[in-house]
Amino acid sequence: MNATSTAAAPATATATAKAPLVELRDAEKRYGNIIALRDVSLQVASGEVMCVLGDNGAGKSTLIKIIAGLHQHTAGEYLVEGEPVKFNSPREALNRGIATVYQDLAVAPLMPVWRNFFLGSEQTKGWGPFQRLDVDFMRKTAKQELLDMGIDLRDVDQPIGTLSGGERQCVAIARAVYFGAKVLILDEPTAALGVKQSGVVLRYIIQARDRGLGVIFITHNPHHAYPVGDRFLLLKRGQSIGYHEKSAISLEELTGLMAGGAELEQLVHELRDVGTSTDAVRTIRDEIEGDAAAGVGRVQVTEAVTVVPGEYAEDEDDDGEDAPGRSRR
Ligand SMILES: Nc1ncnc2c1ncn2[C@@H]1O[C@H](COP(=O)(O)OP(=O)(O)OP(=O)(O)O)[C@@H](O)[C@H]1O
Repeated sequence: MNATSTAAAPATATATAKAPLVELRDAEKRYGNIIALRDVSLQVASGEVMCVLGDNGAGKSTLIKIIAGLHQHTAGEYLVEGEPVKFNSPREALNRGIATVYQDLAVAPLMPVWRNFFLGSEQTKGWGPFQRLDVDFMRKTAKQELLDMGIDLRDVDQPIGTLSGGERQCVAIARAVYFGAKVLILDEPTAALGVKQSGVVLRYIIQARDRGLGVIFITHNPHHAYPVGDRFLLLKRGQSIGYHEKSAISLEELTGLMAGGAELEQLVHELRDVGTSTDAVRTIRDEIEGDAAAGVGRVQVTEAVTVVPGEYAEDEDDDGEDAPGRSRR
């Protein structure tokens, strides 16, 4: 597998009859003199998960901001369903069906789940002075939509702050699906979660994909990306260092690229040059490679979560959050 040989060829990656939902061609973003993103290409079609991997400062946020309409690219092309676009605001992107779920979800923690589900898009009934919130409709719809995504909340009146981080992410995903998103951008949805909660979120990514959405999944964890991704774009210092179909790369190779195999070699040489003993160098190398191979958290995408008001889940949770009313089935 040669990372660089595939890096420049995403346009031929998948021959879809229809234009991709979202496509970047050699996109560049400059902030004054700083080039945050250079010659980056990707595409995502309906029913596909495109994973964007990269460490801190790789350009992931910049990429999201361009696609989500927060910033405009300074060179290259951005196409939505084959049409070149330059969005002036996230609202314009949303109007084209591009929804972003940010890591720090904008929720009102003390408000009920159903209220958060409809936040900013509240349904009303009646006319003129008799107009009021259609609470029944919003409650029932939120419950049903969450159920359809596999989140069984007995009580959608519970404050959203009582759900776990993973469940809140899932509510945000279900909400975007309900409001007609065609493309879902997920900004490191598993970054702050433990293994089990990450598994729950990955399951919803698969569900969104199976419903025909195109998903752009931003992560720095190859062990989260690999089980759900159809394609992988690796970013480093604002540039693509690889663009791979799943069939063309193994988890180990993806992990190796993320761990920066070449950089590890460089580090080993540097340590030797400054007189570090061979044993110490070997220990350091083993530790780094061991960490990469172990991953930050291997995930089994099998878990279902039921939320029961008033109950506390046993201490199964590894994300450090107390989540009242949760039990597993
Ligand atoms: N508004 C800005 N002005 C100047 N430079 C910026 C701006 N936004 C980002 N950058 C620079 O662009 C580069 C890419 O940043 P970006 O935030 O996109 O990376 P990232 O992969 O999202 O990193 P992280 O995971 O740490 O958030 C960085 O070097 C950053 O300092």
